[in-house]
Amino acid sequence: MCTAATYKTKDFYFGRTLDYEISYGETVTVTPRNFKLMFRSVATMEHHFAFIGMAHITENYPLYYDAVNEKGLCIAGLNFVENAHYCEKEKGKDNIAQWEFIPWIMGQCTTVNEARKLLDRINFLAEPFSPHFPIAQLHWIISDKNSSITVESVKDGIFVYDNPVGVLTNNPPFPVQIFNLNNYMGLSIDTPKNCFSEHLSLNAYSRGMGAIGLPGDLSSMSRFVRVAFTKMNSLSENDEKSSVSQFFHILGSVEQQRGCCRLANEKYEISIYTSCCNADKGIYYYKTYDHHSIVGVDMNREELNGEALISYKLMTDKALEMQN
Ligand SMILES: C[C@H](CCC(=O)NCCS(=O)(=O)O)[C@H]1CC[C@H]2[C@@H]3[C@H](O)C[C@@H]4C[C@H](O)CC[C@]4(C)[C@H]3C[C@H](O)[C@]12C
Repeated sequence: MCTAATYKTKDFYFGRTLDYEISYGETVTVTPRNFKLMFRSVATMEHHFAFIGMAHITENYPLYYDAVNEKGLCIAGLNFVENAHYCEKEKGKDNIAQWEFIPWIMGQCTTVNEARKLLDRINFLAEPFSPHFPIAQLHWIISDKNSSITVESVKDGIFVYDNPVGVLTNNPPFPVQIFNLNNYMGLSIDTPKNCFSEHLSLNAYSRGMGAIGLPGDLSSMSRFVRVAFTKMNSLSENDEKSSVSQFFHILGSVEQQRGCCRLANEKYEISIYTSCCNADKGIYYYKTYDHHSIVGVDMNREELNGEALISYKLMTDKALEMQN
């Protein structure tokens, strides 16, 4: 399971949890402006916007999971298993493989609206990067500081949905997730009043009772509701440290602890990493499962006119800070 969310204070923030049972060996990766971005069926981008994100690098190609570019446009790919559908090559379309999609958007779009225009002529190709990799079945959230969209390529075609919540999880398709929020409109951050019956004297005996009914499990639909409620009601100071701290608390509401989601072969799904990008400043912050302090990589401290990928291995040590 995975969850992505946006958050706005003085700056715009975007991030995700990467929940899975194995790691592909991802690194925080900066693709500078002059790195040759090759595509299988469309022309190479010799020069493009720089971007930073999480990627698995193989054969000197960045296979991105999520990213933000120097214009503040953000994107994340999340599992959409058994619903995602990719196609054969089609004439007159931009034929883009699923693993090319993030560089394709990051390299040339400055806003969600520009991404929408490219999406009008895209065809997602069912082509693996190489025989060593499966074709990931994903859907995507694309966001800038003003809006978000969700992109789903399914059997019936490509659907681009407005995403007014700024949240994405996994199955089912996005319209169902959004509709499901109707079921929770009675939830509140305030102490509830007795609407049950005027003939009963009911007592708000605990704080937090306004949100009783907020689903607490790890399923994708439940995480969607929980992170939406947390994000929509989130409050923090405007400064960087407060905003980033609050952002990690938002995604903390849907974090996966080892042991709670068992898969086949005694494997467990966990939140391998959680990220938070300051999209205005090009800073990629992250935590890993055992490394709880926040680590940042600032794209603007790198040579963005370079030609080679820059990558930072994730910090994973189990650090404890002693006070005495
Ligand atoms: C597994 C990741 C998604 C996590 C997620 O959504 N979990 C939910 C599980 S579930 O649905 O609820 O069961 C996805 C997100 C991005 C994916 C990676 C990126 O797409 C980049 C390449 C693409 C290649 O085709 C496969 C390897 C890969 C390196 C992908 C591996 C894996 O599929 C990743 C890491």
